[in-house]
Amino acid sequence: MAPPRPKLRVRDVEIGHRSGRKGTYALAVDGLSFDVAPNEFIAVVGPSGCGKTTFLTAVAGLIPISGGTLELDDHRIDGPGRDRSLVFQQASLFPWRNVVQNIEFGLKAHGRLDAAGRARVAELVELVGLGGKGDKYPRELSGGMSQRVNLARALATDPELILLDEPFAALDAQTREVMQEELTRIWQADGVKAGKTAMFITHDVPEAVFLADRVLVLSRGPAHLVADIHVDLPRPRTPAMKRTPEFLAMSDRIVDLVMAQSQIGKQAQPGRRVTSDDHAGVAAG
Ligand SMILES: Nc1ncnc2c1ncn2[C@@H]1O[C@H](COP(=O)(O)OP(=O)(O)OP(=O)(O)O)[C@@H](O)[C@H]1O
Repeated sequence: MAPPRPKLRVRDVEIGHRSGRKGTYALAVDGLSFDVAPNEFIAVVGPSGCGKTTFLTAVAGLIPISGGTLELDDHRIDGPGRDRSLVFQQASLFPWRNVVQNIEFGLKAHGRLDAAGRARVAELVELVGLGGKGDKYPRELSGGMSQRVNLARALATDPELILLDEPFAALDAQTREVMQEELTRIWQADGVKAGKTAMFITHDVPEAVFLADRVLVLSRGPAHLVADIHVDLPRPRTPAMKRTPEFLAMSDRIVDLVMAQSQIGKQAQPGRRVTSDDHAGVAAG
């Protein structure tokens, strides 16, 4: 049987930035290749400054790629689109809109705030655990609550691909743990059911393992793929799994890979390249 058509196809992608007064061009991503299957939850980790956000921003269509192929559902990504939603570290809610109005915003902007749209928003308010708080304003919400609104807003427009850039990084450790569990619950209740696909950037390796179906490890910048690790933990994921030997071994292994990439800078060695087919290269377990 033919493999399913990838949701996202990334082939030899190259992305650069110009900076400084002379507009010096430097590559942030160079030769990045992998596929994401429909319905997969992918986590992306790598050394600080390796190019993770640059790549996510290009998938969002906010910056162009300078080489390779970036396709969503077989269509070249050449700008932002309704088929993608972004969730950033800061919730960036409209302070003058309440919870419901913030979640409605995307639907309203797309002219889709009809009875079905309102019902969907009401469903999401409950799903993200904000039942009874729909009329609260952002100033009345904690950081965790604000990120719940942000997640609901990203889900409301039913995008094909949800892009999350360290959405829990600004939260305290305890709230972060709660939000990781909440995201798996929300994902299982909503994202998986609706066949959505997610790409989640994080510095926190246990967070990546807990949430994802696959963890991609990027090299130090300019980023390419060094490992593509299948997370063979059953769903639903539970906090108790974080204490299992399998979970700890996989987290340690990924931390070692990221650390090795961080060290490479100091030793001036290139990272080993793998292709998206090299799943077995660093298989789980
Ligand atoms: N707008 C920009 N203009 C110029 N250079 C940029 C720009 N954005 C990022 N860079 C550079 O591109 C490289 C990759 O940055 P990027 O933010 O994508 O990395 P990252 O892996 O997300 O970092 P971190 O892990 O610290 O969040 C860095 O060298 C950074 O300085």
